[in-house]
Amino acid sequence: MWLSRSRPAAAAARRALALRPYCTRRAQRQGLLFRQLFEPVSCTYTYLLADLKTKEAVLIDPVLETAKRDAELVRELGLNLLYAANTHCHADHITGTGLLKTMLPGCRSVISQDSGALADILLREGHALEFGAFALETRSTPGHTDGCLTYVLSDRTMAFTGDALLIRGCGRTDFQQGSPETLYRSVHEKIFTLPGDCLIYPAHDYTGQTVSTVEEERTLNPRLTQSCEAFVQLMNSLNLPQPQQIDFAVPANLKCGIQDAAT
Ligand SMILES: N[C@@H](CCC(=O)N[C@@H](CSS)C(=O)NCC(=O)O)C(=O)O
Repeated sequence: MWLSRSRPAAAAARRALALRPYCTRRAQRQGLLFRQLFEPVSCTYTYLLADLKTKEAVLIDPVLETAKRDAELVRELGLNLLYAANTHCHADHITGTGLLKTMLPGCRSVISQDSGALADILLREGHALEFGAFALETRSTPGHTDGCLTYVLSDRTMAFTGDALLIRGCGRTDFQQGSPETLYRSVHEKIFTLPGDCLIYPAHDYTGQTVSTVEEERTLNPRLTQSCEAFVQLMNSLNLPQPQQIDFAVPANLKCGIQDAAT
C-alpha cells in the first residue's frame, strides 16, 4: 500500500512520521509519557498517556484484539492505569475497556453519558479525567454519534478527537445517531476553536497519517472547510459500505465490550 501511494500522500506520510518522535519528545519534556498505538484491522489508534512522576495513566480507545498488548505495555512501564476511556460507542470494533478491567484491577471504564452505554464513569461536557499532574478535559462533539467526546489535554497541546474529526476527513453520519449538521457545528465550535498548534489525534486513519494540527484541519480539511450546506450534501451522498463488525460491535460496546465488567 505504501509503495502505490501518490507523491503528495507519501510526502504527507513522511511529514507525519517526522512529527511523531517530535510529539513524544515534547510530551516528555512536560513530564508526560505519550504513545500512539495502532490496531491494523479496524485502523484504530489507541493512546496511552501517563504522568512520568506519579505513573498514573489513561488509555484512550483501546481495542479488544490489542487489549493484551496494551496491558503488557502498561505493566512493563510500571504504570497504574486509572482509566480506559472511549471517545464514543464504536461501530467498527469492540472496545478493549471491559477486558482491560479484568487484566488491570483498579482500572475504570469511561464513556460519555450521552452514548447510552454502560461504564464505571459516565462523562459530560466539562468533566475531566485527572492523572497525576495532568488532566483530559471533555468536550461534547456529537454528530458521528450522540455521545462523541473530544478529550483535550488541559494545556491544550493535544486533542483526541475520536471519529468527530479525522485527518483531512471526519466521521460518517449515516448510522447510529449521525447528523452532518450537528457534526459540522461540533467541529467548528469545539475543535477548530482550540489553538492552531494543538495536535489532533484521531481514532482512525486509513491513509497512513498519524497526527495533524487544528490549523492544518481548519485550512486543509476537504470536508470541513466547506459551507455547512455543502458539507451536509457531501456527507449525505458518501454511500459508504457498513463497517464489517457493526452488528456485533455496537451491542457489545453498549456493555463496555464483551467482557461486561462495568459496575
Ligand atoms: N471499512 C471499515 C469502516 C470504515 C468506516 O466506515 N469508518 C468510519 C469510522 S469507524 S465507524 C468513518 O466514519 N469513516 C469516515 C470515512 O469518510 O470513511 C470497517 O469495515 O470497519
